[in-house]
Amino acid sequence: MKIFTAAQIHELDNYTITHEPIKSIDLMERAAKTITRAIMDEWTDRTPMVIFAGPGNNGGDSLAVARLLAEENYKVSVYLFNIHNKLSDDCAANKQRLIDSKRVGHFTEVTLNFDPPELTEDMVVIDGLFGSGLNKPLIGGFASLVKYINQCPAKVVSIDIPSGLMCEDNTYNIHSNIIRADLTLTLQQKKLSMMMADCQKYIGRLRVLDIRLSKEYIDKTEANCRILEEQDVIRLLMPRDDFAHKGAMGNALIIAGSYGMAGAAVLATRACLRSGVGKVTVHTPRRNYLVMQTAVPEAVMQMDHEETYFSESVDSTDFDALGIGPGLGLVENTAIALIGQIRRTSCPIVADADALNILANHQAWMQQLPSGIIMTPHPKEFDRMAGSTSNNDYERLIRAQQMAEHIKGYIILKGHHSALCMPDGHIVFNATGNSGMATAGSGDVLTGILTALLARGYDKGTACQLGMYLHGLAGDLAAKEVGKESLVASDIIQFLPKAFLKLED
Ligand SMILES: NC(=O)C1=CN([C@@H]2O[C@H](COP(=O)(O)OP(=O)(O)OC[C@H]3O[C@@H](n4cnc5c(N)ncnc54)[C@H](OP(=O)(O)O)[C@@H]3O)[C@@H](O)[C@H]2O)[C@H](O)CC1
Ligand SMILES: [K+]
Repeated sequence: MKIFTAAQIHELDNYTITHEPIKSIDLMERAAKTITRAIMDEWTDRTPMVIFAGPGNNGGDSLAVARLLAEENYKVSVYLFNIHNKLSDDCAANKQRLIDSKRVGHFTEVTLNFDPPELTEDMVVIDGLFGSGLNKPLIGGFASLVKYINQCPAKVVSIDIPSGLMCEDNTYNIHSNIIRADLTLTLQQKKLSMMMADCQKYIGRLRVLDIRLSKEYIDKTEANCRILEEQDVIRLLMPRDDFAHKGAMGNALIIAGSYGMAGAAVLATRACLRSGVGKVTVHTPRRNYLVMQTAVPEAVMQMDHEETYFSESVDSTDFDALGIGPGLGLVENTAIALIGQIRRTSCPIVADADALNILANHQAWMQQLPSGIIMTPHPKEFDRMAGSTSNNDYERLIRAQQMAEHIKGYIILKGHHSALCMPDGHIVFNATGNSGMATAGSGDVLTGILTALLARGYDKGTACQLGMYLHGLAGDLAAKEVGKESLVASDIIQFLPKAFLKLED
């Protein structure tokens, strides 16, 4: 699913009107019918509905919804805010239709003072104040109204987007003046702010409603951001050759683990083995020998000269991909070995965890990374790499996008919806995964998966998309079995076969 900007959404709206063709008031009616059905799916006509409508088309949508609900015998009260005596054409038309229908129990047009109605637990508030046309933070009377709605015990449904929330950048927004919805019914496509973890508190549960906007426009219009869906991922899968032998299925090298962190190496290596690769070699400090040999008998052991840490770069010419970083530790010898390793490696590299922390500690090295490197930071690791803390998730995402362009690499910013920032500036959000995966070792598993896919011969962009999707999917399948609370990183590995099977089916 493409994510369009507010400006593109506006264009899509106009394109649909001229090319379908459909009158804009009829398009609004179509949207309103879809929204009304979604509301009726959730609440019966015994639930009183209180509608707050703004002066634009978001308000127009909500006035039409009010009329349609009233026609379905819902008890409806409507407050239309027209403080500048200026309604959009379709909002004005829907105001008239609502009055003419005579079905709505209570209708107030607020032009000056507003005495708010009591909002009780049994009611549903429909927030149609502002949608994608919001162009500045809410202040004054609208801010007071938002605060009033936010503190009321009624359930809140936002049409298209919670009023006060911007579609993209909320850095300079006033966060107390944004509706906190229980349910958001967004039209046609998710907006970028809906992908940000720190905006989830405004959005509540999210449903995307298809209002049949122009497919032609959607298909032909380039979007900078998109959400990875199952059908995209299925298209990316390479079939396995029936005559495959291990030599042709990729040779992966994992450099991971320090004394006390052998587990990270175990997880990355086991995940790598479970992701279709022919052969995995793990390079790890001597003292990990027994642990590794016992935990992952399928892997080839390559022992470092040192007992407890990675000390010297190794020849990687025979390998098809390198995964480096999980549990590596931060001692200075390891840092020097890491940079040597990155320099002498010509196959694709996945750098994670301590590899990223080391790079963050040596900012000059950040400028010398080979193009095409894949880095998989969580937000804190990314902030360290970027050299400063981001104020919010949007700002962090834009920095990651800029960094990926600058270093010509791939950055998977891990989180609620992991975001893959590509060297060409595009961003791909992952839709799989769950909060149970916020657990130690989960990242090591992703490193293993990515290394395997790269060794198998997937190009970097494909490996990143497929890898993050599979990782999240395995986590979702595991959560169904063991629950989010009890999920551990090994469960993700255990469910990787089922994740592959689900995509292959
Ligand atoms: N393409 C679709 O998906 C469809 C969307 N529909 C609905 O339309 C809205 C977008 O409608 P639009 O009229 O463009 O915008 P809004 O209703 O969100 O708001 C515009 C009015 O709000 C004023 N405004 C903006 N910011 C503020 C603010 N901070 N404080 C007060 N007033 C504000 C703005 O006034 P200006 O003077 O600044 O222009 C406008 O009066 C979308 O969200 C959907 O709900 C269609 O119905 C179907 C297709
Ligand atoms: K809204």
